[in-house]
Amino acid sequence: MLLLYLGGAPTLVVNSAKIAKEIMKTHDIAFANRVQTRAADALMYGCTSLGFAPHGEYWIQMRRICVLELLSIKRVQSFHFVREEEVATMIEKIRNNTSLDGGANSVNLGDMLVNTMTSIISRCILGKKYEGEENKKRFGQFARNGMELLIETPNTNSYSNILDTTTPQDMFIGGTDTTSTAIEWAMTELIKNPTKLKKAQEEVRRVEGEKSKVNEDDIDQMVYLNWVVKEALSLRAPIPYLFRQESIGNESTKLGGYDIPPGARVFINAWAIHRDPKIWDNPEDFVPERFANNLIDFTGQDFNFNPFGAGRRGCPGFSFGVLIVEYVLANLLYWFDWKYPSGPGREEDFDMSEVTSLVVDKKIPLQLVPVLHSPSFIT
Ligand code: HEM
Repeated sequence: MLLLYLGGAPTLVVNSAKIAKEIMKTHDIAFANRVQTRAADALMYGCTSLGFAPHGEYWIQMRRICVLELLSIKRVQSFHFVREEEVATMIEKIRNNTSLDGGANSVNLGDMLVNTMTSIISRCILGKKYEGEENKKRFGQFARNGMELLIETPNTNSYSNILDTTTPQDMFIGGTDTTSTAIEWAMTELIKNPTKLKKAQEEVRRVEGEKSKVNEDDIDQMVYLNWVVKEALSLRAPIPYLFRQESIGNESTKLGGYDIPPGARVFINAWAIHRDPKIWDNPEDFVPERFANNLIDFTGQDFNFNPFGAGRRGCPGFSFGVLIVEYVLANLLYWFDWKYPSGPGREEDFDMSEVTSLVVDKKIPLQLVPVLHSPSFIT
């Protein structure tokens, strides 16, 4: 734990799971505010959005409505036809790039995922589909730009473009970039680790047999795939820093035995916690099997694993997010084998550079060649 003064603002950087637990569980209410930057103020209409509103009655009501109307397990399940249709469209587009003799063009999986997530999230959250590649691209780009701007030093003019062209709504931003990035990183790690890729693929194909489509209800049986998703969200957490702010009052809060000044900004460094060698063996390696013998899930009860945060400010869309990520991955693994455009070993294929943003995207979009798995899979 490190207390810095950035300008006059006390800023706490937390690298420890124990202190993260104190913040998100023991003192959850005291740290239930978001850091209110001018960027968030400009992009989120005076921080009136769910993700940036200060903790209080307004935020409680808004969160209740979002959870009940959009993100409850029942609601998420009711959108299954949207996921099925949009993922089928994506698979069809990829399939059009393949031929049975293995000849194929490479596909920009990064862009395809952003487009697919844009369609799914906009249909579920906004109730409307944005037709046409240009519109989808514009919306996907909007989500990514929004994430980049949210962590920038403010210059209000730079937001005018984004605000002029469309209306921010953080449910859309929150759902689009996080899910597409999570899938892209998971695929990247699998391609880099062919034995893990094979294991995941064998499982999906065994569970599905020779069905004409991947059935969402079968995902529960894909245990290894679930570990893959956990490992990808741990090693490549789309939101690696959780931003909180302590309530501004007279009282300081004690963390780890230290007095934290009122109003301190808090950055919980999930990236560091997920790579802490005191918690995880070989933390830099992609090892889905590490989730085999523990009960860690996505609900934010284990503070060693924070991809969705925890407590009252934890991600309300986690079950929606996990379902989309698992379902899209299962489809990509079921229908195709994947290879690099010019065989293994090109330096840029292994480029793991990240974009500095609230959501850490892959800098060079994942470009792969799909090979249709088997003629018997053609419907
Ligand atoms: C893989 C997918 C996703 C990841 C990794 C993710 C991650 C996160 C994280 C780390 C937070 C901050 C939590 C905290 O401060 O404790 C968050 C907040 C949030 N997420 Fe997600 N998220 C994902 C998907 C979604 C989806 C699908 C939606 C909605 C459709 C969504 C909506 C939100 C909202 C509205 C907040 C702000 C909640 C608040 O401040 O009360 N997220 N997410």
